[in-house]
Amino acid sequence: MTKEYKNYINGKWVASSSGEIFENTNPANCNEVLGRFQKSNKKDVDKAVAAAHKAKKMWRDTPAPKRGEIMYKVAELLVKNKEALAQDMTKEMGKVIAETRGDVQEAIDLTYFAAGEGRRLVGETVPSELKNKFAMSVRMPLGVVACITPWNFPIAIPSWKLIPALICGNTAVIKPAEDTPLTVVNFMNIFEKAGLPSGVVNMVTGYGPDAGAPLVEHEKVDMVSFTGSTQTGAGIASTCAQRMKQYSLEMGGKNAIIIMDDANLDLALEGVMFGGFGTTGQRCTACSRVVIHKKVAKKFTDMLVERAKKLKLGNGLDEKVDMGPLINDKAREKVHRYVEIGKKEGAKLLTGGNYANGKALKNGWFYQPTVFAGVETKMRIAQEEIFGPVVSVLACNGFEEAVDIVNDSTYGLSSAIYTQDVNRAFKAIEMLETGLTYVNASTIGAEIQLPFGGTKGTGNGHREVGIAALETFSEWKSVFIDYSGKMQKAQIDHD
Ligand SMILES: NC(=O)C1=CN([C@@H]2O[C@H](COP(=O)(O)OP(=O)(O)OC[C@H]3O[C@@H](n4cnc5c(N)ncnc54)[C@H](OP(=O)(O)O)[C@@H]3O)[C@@H](O)[C@H]2O)C=CC1
Ligand SMILES: O=C(O)CCC(=O)C(=O)O
Repeated sequence: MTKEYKNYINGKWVASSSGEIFENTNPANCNEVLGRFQKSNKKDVDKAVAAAHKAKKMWRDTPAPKRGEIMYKVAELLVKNKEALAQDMTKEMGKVIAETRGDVQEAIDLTYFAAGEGRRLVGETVPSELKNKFAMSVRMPLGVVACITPWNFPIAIPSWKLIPALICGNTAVIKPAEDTPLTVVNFMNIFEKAGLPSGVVNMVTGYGPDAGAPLVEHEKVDMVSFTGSTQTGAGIASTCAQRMKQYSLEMGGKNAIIIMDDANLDLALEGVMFGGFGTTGQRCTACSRVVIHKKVAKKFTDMLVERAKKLKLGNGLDEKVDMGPLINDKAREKVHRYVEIGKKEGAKLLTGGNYANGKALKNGWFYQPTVFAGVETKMRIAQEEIFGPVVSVLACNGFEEAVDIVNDSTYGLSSAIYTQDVNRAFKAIEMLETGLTYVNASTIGAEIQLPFGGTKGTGNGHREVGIAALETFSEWKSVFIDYSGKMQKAQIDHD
């Protein structure tokens, strides 16, 4: 009998009032059911938000270093359970075990990093313009934070939201993606074992419109932190704007690697393979465009096609597998639709371009690693996010043109340049309109001690992780303390 998992509300595991469940299957073998989860609705959301609201004062009054101590325990439990968490994640999400270990490691790194902020949460002290008066700023929590998360980083992204939010003194309700609830259930178990007080973190599983939308709309939710598609993010932005809630959005990308004619092509090839086919191309930072100097375009494209053909597809639990399946059938259909669009637009399909149906793959959502050449910047495959293992090669005449091609996008998440010319590398850092830029490294693989997020249609200006996350999950209070014992008037007594 497949195990049933409950919602986590006010420190208790409870069934949804809908009485309905949904199943979670392994994308490498869709006959394998991993668990049965609560199909939550507005009533469950109301209970979860009520619990978070009730815990707000207690948690805000808990000294931040103490909040940090609990987060250190969370980090230790993540370390202790790393392998089990990674195995469950590969089963429910499909990416290869080395990458799911990396996903857990990112949560560990972030949790240690943010736990330390419990002893800092640095504000400013500045001189007052008046005598015997003290002026400073302090960070205040926002209140109840709603976290809506995607399936591609099932624990890293929830940790990026929950841990900084909690360190800042907020309480939270998370609605994980319907494709990866098990990993977030596992995360809740860790919070419980770490001794986080009841109500500080709550989880409702279920579908976006049934559970996500009422959470975003809830009047007692003060801030929404969302990662996912641009379409869903735009809807959340408009709901929050109408209700005067704060919100942070991390959405899509159409990331590119520039390869100049002086680049180390072997190194660049590793970068494109990792960025284009790592996580089966399902990272918002995935490299889906290669913008390459025409002098080396043919040579590099041949190298890329040869390597792409050699990738071993399969169940990500097998350490020898290079690339797992796509997340679900809809995702595979979407990727294939884009391949057909690319062909119709006149791009040259060099390898892949179809479902991967070998014997060991027939029950999973596998897609062949795909490379297009002759791609032009106006083509839809060069503009729209495919979120699959499809790399488009665009040839250019030089550096300036390469930068223009990369910037010709409504998104602005990640970019990279391979070159031996340090001056050109610095110029690229300046000119590329993305939140992240890599030099002689791929578009993926961000580190949590620096801000993560994008420009243009990728986000709304907020950043996750690093110290920047504190800006997202707190607000400033400016404090003036007058110890002169007399009435002093700022501005007026200035002279
Ligand atoms: N910039 C970044 O940092 C990142 C961006 N992404 C982007 O995420 C996308 C892939 O993730 P995907 O999960 O498909 O994105 P979706 O936008 O479909 O889903 C994201 C989350 O939103 C929920 N949701 C769906 N509809 C609503 C709604 N009406 N109200 C509230 N919540 C809702 C989903 O629930 P349900 O699962 O039930 O649909 C899920 O939990 C890609 O476009 C990718 O680029 C991914 C990772 C990082
Ligand atoms: O590649 C990275 O560094 C992080 C990627 C990420 O968060 C994502 O793609 O969703």
